[in-house]
Amino acid sequence: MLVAHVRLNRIPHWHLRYDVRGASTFVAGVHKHHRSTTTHSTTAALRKTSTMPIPPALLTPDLLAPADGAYPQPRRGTLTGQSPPKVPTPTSVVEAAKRLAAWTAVDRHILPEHKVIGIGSGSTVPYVVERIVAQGKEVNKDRVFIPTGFQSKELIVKSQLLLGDVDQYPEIDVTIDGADEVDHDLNCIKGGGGCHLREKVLAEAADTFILVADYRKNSTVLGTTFPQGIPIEVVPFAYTKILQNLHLIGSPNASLRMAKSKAGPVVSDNGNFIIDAPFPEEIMKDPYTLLTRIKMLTGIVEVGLFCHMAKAAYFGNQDGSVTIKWHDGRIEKVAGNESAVED
Ligand SMILES: O=C(CO)[C@H](O)[C@H](O)COP(=O)(O)O
Repeated sequence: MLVAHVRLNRIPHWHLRYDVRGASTFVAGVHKHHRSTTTHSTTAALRKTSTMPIPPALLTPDLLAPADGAYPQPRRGTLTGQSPPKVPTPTSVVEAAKRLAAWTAVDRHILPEHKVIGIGSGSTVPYVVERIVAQGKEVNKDRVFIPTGFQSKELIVKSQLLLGDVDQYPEIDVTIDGADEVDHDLNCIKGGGGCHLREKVLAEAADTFILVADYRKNSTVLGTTFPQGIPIEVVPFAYTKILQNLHLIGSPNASLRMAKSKAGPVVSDNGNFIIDAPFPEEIMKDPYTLLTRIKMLTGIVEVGLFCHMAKAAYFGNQDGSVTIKWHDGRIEKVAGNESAVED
C-alpha cells in the first residue's frame, strides 16, 4: 500500500491520507511537527508516490496557512472532555411529564451491566440521555450508544458518550424511545419525527425496548390522540402510487408530509419520503393487521406502527406520578422522582 501525507493548509494539524487504492481519510491530531513542510514540496512528493488526483482546495500556497490555534480543534464525543450540555429545566407540565417518564425508565432499565444502549428520537429522549449522563462517567465509559437518527446522534456526541452503530452492534441491551401514541396492548404509533425506520431496527435489535412519553400519549385505541395518521416511509419515486393504494385500503386522506421551512416534501434521514395515513377507528383497533397490510404495498420502506415490541411504556403524569404499562397487561402507578420536575 502506498501512502502519502499532505498537510491541509486550512485545517492545522489535520492531514489527509492518500491511499493509492482509492480511499482518502482524515487523520486527526497527528504529524504536528511537519508544519514547516511547504505545500509545493509535499505536492511534489505526493505526485511522485501517488496516482490519485489532488483536490485543488488542498493546494493553496503555504503563505495562506493560518497561525497555530486559529482554528478550533475538531469536536469529539469523549468521556474526558468538558461537561456535557445541560438539558433546560422543563418549563411546562408536559415537559416535566416527559422528564418524569424518562428518568424513571432510565433508573429502572439502564443498569450498570448494560453496555450497548439504543437511543430513540424526539423531544422526550434528551431527558433520557440527561439521566444516563447523570449515572456518571465511570459507568458510561465502557458503554456504547446507538442513535436512531441525526438528532439522537448529535445528542450522544454532545453528551460526550461513545457513539456506535447498529451494524457494529446488532444486539442491543436496552433501547429507550419516545412514542406518538400507545394503546392498551403497548402497540404504538411512531414516526412523528420521521425516524421510525431506524427506531424499529433498534427496537427489534434490543433485548428490552422501553417507551417513554407524557400522559397525552397514553391511549386505548391508536389514532385517538394522534389523529394525523400513521407515518409511513416510502421510496420517493413510488409515492404517488402508494398514496393511491393507501386511499384504496381505507385511508382516503393519506398525504405526503411536506416540509415546514423548505419547499417540498420532508426527506427522512434515509433519503425517503414520509406519508401520513389516518385510518378510521375500526381499522385502527387491529393495528397488527393494518401494519401487515400496509407493509405488503410495493415501495413501502417502513410503517410507524410498532406492534408487540415494547416491554413497558412509562407515562409521566400531570400530578408528578408515572404510569407504567407492562407488556403482560399490568398497570402500575409510581411516584416520580421529585427532582425531575425541579431545577
Ligand atoms: O417516533 C418518533 C420520531 O420519529 C418520536 O419518538 C415520537 O414522535 C415521539 O416524540 P416526542 O418525544 O417528541 O413526543
